[in-house]
Amino acid sequence: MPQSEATSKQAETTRNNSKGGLFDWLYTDIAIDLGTANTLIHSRNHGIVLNEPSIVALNTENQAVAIGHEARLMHEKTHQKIRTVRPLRDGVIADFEVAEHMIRGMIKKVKVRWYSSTRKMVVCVPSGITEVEKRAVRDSAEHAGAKEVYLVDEPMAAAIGIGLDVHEPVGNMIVDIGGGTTEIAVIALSGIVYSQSVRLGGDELNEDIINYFRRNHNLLIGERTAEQVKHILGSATPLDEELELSVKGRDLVNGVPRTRIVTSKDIREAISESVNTIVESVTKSLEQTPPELSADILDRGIFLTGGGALLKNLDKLITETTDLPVHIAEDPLTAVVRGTGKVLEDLEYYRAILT
Ligand SMILES: Nc1ncnc2c1ncn2[C@@H]1O[C@H](COP(=O)(O)OP(=O)(O)OP(=O)(O)O)[C@@H](O)[C@H]1O
Repeated sequence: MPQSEATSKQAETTRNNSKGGLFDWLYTDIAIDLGTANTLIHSRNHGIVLNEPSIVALNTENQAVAIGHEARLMHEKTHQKIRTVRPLRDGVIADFEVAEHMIRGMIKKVKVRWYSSTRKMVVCVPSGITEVEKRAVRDSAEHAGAKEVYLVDEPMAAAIGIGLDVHEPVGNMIVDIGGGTTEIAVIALSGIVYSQSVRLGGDELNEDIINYFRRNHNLLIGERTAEQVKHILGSATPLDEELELSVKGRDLVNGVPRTRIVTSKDIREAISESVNTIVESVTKSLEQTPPELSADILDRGIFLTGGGALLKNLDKLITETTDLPVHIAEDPLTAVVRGTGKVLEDLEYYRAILT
């Protein structure tokens, strides 16, 4: 057998060994996209097994009474004995204790057998976070029961998730727009050549919408309503057919419930400053990209992932501004966890990209 073939066979064996073992049934190996807005879990050999909002409802003794979807239903509707908390802010853990409750609770939901324990956990983190913030993620994962914790940069996970070969000597630009952060990265040869993490994402657009109603309609609306308005009316450039929606909230003058009609044009104006900041960050990143990689990006275009990629016409606005083709990933909300899951399934193959 030629030596190169023998080496590749050996590599394949190592990879297969890292994929499974005799006592695997005792363990649940998982990959987590611990996001500001949503947490997703991929379980080894089972794919995505959980996709829930990153929210926890706590009682007065700080015990978790609901996690994820159930807690989201309670959000902004609680009484004195229950409070809802979003433990992540701007892509990083802001409330360590609650984050731990959340991770534990979510792992419990996806456990196949009551006696199985978590062995390996791959967690993705924003590329711009500090060592202290990374430590917090690692500690939370360990306290939640993981024996081995591996971290992956979010844009790298997104690139793997959408099927790009991150090992090849070709530049790819990923723009991952989440709830709390926008991650822009140029990836080549298993590494991040350039990255920028802007602490601005979909949550900021919701804030813009809440402020718009307060200022222009004297109407107080909640986070969930703002999110709904963004999904239905939000856009980055004019729509072929502009839309309108009646929105319910509380009148700030006399305190009674009221309905107001708003259009997609109103909402576009309300979120334009934040949307432009995201687009400016993309152009700034292009300016910082080494020329040979710029040439690759010109050929291949920019890849958009994360829930923010679903904002209507955002791809169009980025194309108009940069003159580059822009591709929205298939199912952008799951791209990061799909990539993190691929890393978990083949840790040897992806060892070079672990942070
Ligand atoms: N159709 C849509 N239009 C506009 N925004 C959307 C749409 N669907 C989801 N979003 C936004 O996507 C964001 C959530 O995306 P995602 O789940 O990728 O973020 P995350 O991973 O939780 O956040 P981060 O990466 O910042 O930690 C939310 O702000 C949500 O409002």
